[in-house]
Formats: sequence, structure tokens, C-alpha cells
Amino acid sequence: MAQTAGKKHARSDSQTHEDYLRVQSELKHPSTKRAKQIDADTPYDQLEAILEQTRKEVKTRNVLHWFRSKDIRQEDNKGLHAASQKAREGGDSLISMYLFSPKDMEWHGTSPARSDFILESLRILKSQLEEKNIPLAILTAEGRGNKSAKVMQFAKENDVSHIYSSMEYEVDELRRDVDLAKKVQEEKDISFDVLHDQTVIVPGSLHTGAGGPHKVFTRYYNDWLGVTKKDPSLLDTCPLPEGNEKSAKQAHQKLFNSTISELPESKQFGSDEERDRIRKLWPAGNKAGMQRHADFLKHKIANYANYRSEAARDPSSRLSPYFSSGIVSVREILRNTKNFNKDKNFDAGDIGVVSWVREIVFREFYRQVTVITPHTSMNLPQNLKFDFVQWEDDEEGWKKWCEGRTGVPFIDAGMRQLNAEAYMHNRLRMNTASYLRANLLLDYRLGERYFAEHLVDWDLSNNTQGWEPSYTVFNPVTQAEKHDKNGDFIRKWVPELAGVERKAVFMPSERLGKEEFERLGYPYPHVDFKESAQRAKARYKRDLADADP
Ligand SMILES: Cc1cc2nc3c(=O)[nH]c(=O)nc-3n(C[C@H](O)[C@H](O)[C@H](O)COP(=O)(O)OP(=O)(O)OC[C@H]3O[C@@H](n4cnc5c(N)ncnc54)[C@H](O)[C@@H]3O)c2cc1C
Repeated sequence: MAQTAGKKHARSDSQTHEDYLRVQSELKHPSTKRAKQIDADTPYDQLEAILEQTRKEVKTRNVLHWFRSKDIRQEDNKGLHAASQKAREGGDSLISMYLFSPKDMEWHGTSPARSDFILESLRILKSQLEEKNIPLAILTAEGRGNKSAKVMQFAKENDVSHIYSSMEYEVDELRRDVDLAKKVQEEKDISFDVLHDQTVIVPGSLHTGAGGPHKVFTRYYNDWLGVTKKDPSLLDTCPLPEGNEKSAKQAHQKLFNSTISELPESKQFGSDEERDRIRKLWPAGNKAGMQRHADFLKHKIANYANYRSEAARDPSSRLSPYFSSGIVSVREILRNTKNFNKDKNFDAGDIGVVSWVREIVFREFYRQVTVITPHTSMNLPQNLKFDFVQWEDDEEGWKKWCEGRTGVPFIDAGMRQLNAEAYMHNRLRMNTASYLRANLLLDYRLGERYFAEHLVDWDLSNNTQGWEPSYTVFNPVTQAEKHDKNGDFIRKWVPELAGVERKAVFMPSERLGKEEFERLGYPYPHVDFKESAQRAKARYKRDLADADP
């Protein structure tokens, strides 16, 4: 396994004592009492309310679209389209901007793979827009707190009358937009709007019969199917932005000259080899994402319902980084999927399509959860009682988990895939997460953070929901026997076990002696998973019984 000397970046898979201390210090969060206050008066509601006042009628001058790391594309981008239309109404130029924030990358633990993927996609987008005489200016925010001031300064310097952008649903990002909206309120001749673009159905808008937003997935899913069937226009896409006159190149020369930022040292790859390998796995830009979807429809979706949990077959679309950075539009992807499914609704036709779209609806549901329980984006579990669990302090267990050396092959295979590909198959994500919080009884937030620091597709809503603690404890042996029947996935990622007999691959400690482990160079299990699962359940029961969030 690659060992990176010097530790200049968080991405390295060999963990030191300092890493263990650092990652613990990054798990700060508000009290559960404060979390409830935030849930009662959400930043999302605050933003929606203030936007009523900042969507103003003002004389159109230059129109700005502010790209975020969730809408890096010109195709079917609602905010960009609205900005383009406004500019056509007789304004000067359509201009665009991306605010690069190295401090936020540190704060959120963004992985080098995701950081690079975003910058490479921006590079492609910049040149596509430039062909239409639309500049994409890259600004750098020095601190985490001065972003709205920076945007306002940019708007004034460039005589912007209208600012458009796409909604981000996490607390920090919503508060940043509220902050900018307050500044816009003080200006007579600037308008600000934030559009919903990430999902087919606006998060928070699907309600139960009693009136509150759905909190249970199956009900949300059924409702989602019904609404999209009734109103197929939800999948309508918007056109590409219209270009500026050639003269815009002269008028906004400074913006055209701005260059894509360098990543801070901690976000750079450990080596050129690693960079090239990861870029090959995850080619940047919309075209690559759409091609990936077309290939998935052609070769894999028909078997998705049957094979989706069998990681060795690599059965899924691998579109998650493209969704999480908004490099592809979910509406366009679903519209193409529907065409493939002979225009049938998403609960009919090809069973692979039905099964795959259900996962996309999970993505939409988790955005609804983030909006209605904002504390989930603040390092707190959705069920606040789990904040009262007394986790173990086990540095050795932590390191072994990170490095894929727990001695439990299914877990180690998943972690090694993550370390090598900046990606892990969903079944392995479920198992490695369960192993960390239940078998090792380590604070689940340590794992959540490690995923953020390594995944190319990190997405707060999907990741925090994936890590949400519960009483469910996966048995990594029966899981492997069921979903990796021949042990192919394990053998691929844990080559030490390539030659051992099939049964021993799933749990070598049940069939091989300790000396055999030494000979193979594979670690003996750090904990007994059956015993540790019992211990976790008892611990949860004890701590949750006394918990009073
Ligand atoms: C502990 C844990 C952490 C996770 N962290 C992330 C994360 O940071 N980013 C992320 O995008 N997904 C995350 N997931 C969800 C899921 O594992 C990935 O979306 C999926 O594995 C990506 O592979 P794919 O694109 O081939 O998915 P496909 O199976 O092809 O699914 C298509 C799309 O549907 C969405 N999707 C699929 N499964 C889920 C799911 N369980 N929940 C929500 N959306 C889903 C994704 O956008 C995905 O790209 C996590 C799951 C767990 C259990």
C-alpha cells in the first residue's frame, strides 16, 4: 500500500498519532439544545424569507451567475439560465464567477480527489463559456467569514445589477447566502436570487397528509413517484446560456484573464502517479459524466436490480462525483433514463431502471432531511440521542480501519478501495461504517470525516445519512458471503488472501492459525466482531436510555 512520506496532505492512508488527534479536534459541534433551536428556525427558512425581498425589479446592467461547487456546468443549469435570460432582456453582459475558498476546504476536510475534480471541471467550463464570450472569474476568499463581502465587492466593481446562483442546503452555505442577501437589501440597484437546481423536487416540499415534510423514505418515495408522474414537466431542462457579443471580451478583459487557482498543499495529491490514476478514474466535466451515464444505460442498468450489491461486478453507475459537484443535471439524467425506459414512469418498465431511480430518490430525500433538520450538517446525528454514546478511545483500531488492516477481509477490502480509488461501493460503505461505530465503538464522526477526506464524491447529505448511527450492526462475514460469493472483491483488494481457500477468505481467523496470518502478512483481527457487536448494542442501550437531548 502507498505510504506517503512527509504527510503534506490529509489524503494519505497511513495514519499517525497526530492524524488521530487532528481528526478528533475537527469533530466540534453545537450542543444538542442549540441544535434544536436551529431546527426550530432553520437557515433555509430564513433565506427563503429574505429572498422575497432581494428579488427586486432593478434596471438590468451586467448580470452575474455565481457558480458553486454543486452546479459546475452550463447544461440545464437553472441559475445560469435565469441569468442568461435576464441579460438578454437588454442588459450589458452575462458574467460568471466561482469563489474559491481554501479555508472552507480545510474546514470541510475536502479530499484532494474532489478538490482536483472540481478545479478540472471548472477549467473545462471556463473554456466552454469563453467560446461564448462569457467570462468565468475565479475569486479567492481569504477567510471563511468574508465571503459575502467579497461577492458584494465583485458585484460593485463589475457594475452588476442581478446576482443569480444555485441553492446549497447546508447550514454554513445557507448562512453565507443570508449574509449576502442582507447586504443586497441595503443596495437600491442590486437584486439577488438563489434557485433550486440540485433536485427534481424542491427539498422540504413533499409533505405527509398531516402537513409536515416527509421524514420516512418509503412515503417520500411513493409521493415522489406520484408527483413526477402527474407533472412530467419537472424533468424539463433549460437551454444553454446565450453568448455575449464579441465586445464583451474587451469590456471584461480582467475577468477573462483570471486563472484557475492552485490547490493548497494539503489538498494536493501525494504524487503525479496518484493524480493521473485518479483523473483517469474520474474524468472531469459534463461530457464525461453524460458519457458515463450513456454507457451505464447501455451495459449495466438492466442488471442493476440483481447485481447492485455485488461490488466485484462494479455494477453501479459511478456517477456520484458528477452528481455531488453538479457536473451533470439530475433532471437531464432522469429524462434520458425515462427515454431509455420507453417513457414509462419510474415505477414501471425495466426493473433495473426502477431500482436505480430509487437510489436517485434517496439522494433527493436526504436533501430534504438536511433542509428540515439542519443540525445534521453540524456534526450531529439526526437522532440526537446518539450524541450521548460514550465512544471508545482506540487509536490502534482507528489506524487499522483507515489503512484496511482490521483483519476482517470485507472491511479491509472496502477501505483499500477507498484509499486507492477515492470511492467505495455502497455495500462496503455500509459495512465499514457499521464496523467503525459498532465493532470498534469509535465515534462515527471520525469515520464520516475520513470519508470526507478521501472520497471524490463527498456529499454532506448522503454521507451524514449514510453514517447515521442506529442499532443495526452488520455482520461482515455473512455480508461478504452473500454479496461477494466467490470472494472476488476481497481477493482483488486484499491480495494477501488471494491463495487461501474460499471459506477462509471471508473470515480467516475462523480457519487459519495465528502463524498462518504471519506467513501471509495479513493482520490478525483487532476485535472479535461478534463479541464487540454485543458490547455496542449494550452500550447504545445504556447511553441512549439516559440521554436527554
Ligand atoms: C456510510 C456511507 C457514506 C456515503 N457517503 C456518500 C457521499 O459522501 N456521497 C455520495 O454521493 N454518496 C454517499 N453514499 C451513498 C452511496 O454509497 C453512493 O452514492 C454510491 O455508492 C455512489 O456510487 P454510484 O454513483 O455508482 O451509485 P449508483 O448506485 O449508480 O446510484 C446512482 C446515484 O444515486 C445516488 N445514491 C446511490 N445510493 C445512494 C444512497 N444510499 N444514498 C443517497 N444517494 C444515493 C448517488 O447520487 C448515486 O450516484 C454513502 C453511503 C454510505 C452508507
